[in-house]
Amino acid sequence: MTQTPQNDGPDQLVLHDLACFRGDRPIFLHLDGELRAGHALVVTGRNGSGKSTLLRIIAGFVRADAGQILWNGLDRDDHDLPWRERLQYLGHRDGIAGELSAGADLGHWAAIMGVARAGRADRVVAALTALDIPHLADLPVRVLSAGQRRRLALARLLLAHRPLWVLDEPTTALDRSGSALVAGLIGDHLDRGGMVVTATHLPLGLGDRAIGLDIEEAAP
Ligand SMILES: Nc1ncnc2c1ncn2[C@@H]1O[C@H](COP(=O)(O)OP(=O)(O)OP(=O)(O)O)[C@@H](O)[C@H]1O
Repeated sequence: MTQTPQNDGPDQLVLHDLACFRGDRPIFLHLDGELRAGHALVVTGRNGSGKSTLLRIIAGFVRADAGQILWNGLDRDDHDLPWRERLQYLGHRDGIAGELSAGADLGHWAAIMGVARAGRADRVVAALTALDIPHLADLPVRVLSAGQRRRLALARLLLAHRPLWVLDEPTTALDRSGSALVAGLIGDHLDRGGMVVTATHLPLGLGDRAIGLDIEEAAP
């Protein structure tokens, strides 16, 4: 199989008849959804309804017990690497290493994402600036506040273009301006033809580019 999730047409993500169990307990059953380039799938539901689990399934950290996730027709489970290379996941744990400076932390992520060494420093500065935290570049991340850490984690999204962003409660710990920044980043990403799957109850101001998915409709 030589095909990858990258194709010449617009991206399309399909969730088909997904089910997830924890132990013997079903979390959701018969869950369907569809997302096209330039749109965001906004997953809502009460605490414990399975939003994070769904996002982790899409990102590839958990396997669904039934059903399929297709990106341009290619099954998530059968094409893990090309999927991972084309998505960015931001979860509750920020994956930020304590002794590094904020700039070095981002540089490390840029290397992981395959940004050429020559361009890394500029990307890091641009990403920190976009999140309004350039002044934190030389501080060790262990001294950052919760909101500053969140901004630093979000800055990763801008290091390299990846068409699919999977964002679990991206505005957690952010103040009002930080939340507005996230909404702006998501809007810009969609403008570039990107896709976003996010669990958030915060209005993102995306208008008809936001597709709601109430996960409780798939409750057992
Ligand atoms: N590793 C696990 N083992 C067993 N149960 C789990 C595991 N991970 C999650 N669960 C359970 O699955 C259910 C869904 O959890 P999940 O974190 O996906 O919900 P959520 O909708 O994101 O919740 P919240 O709004 O509180 O963040 C919960 O009942 C949770 O306890």
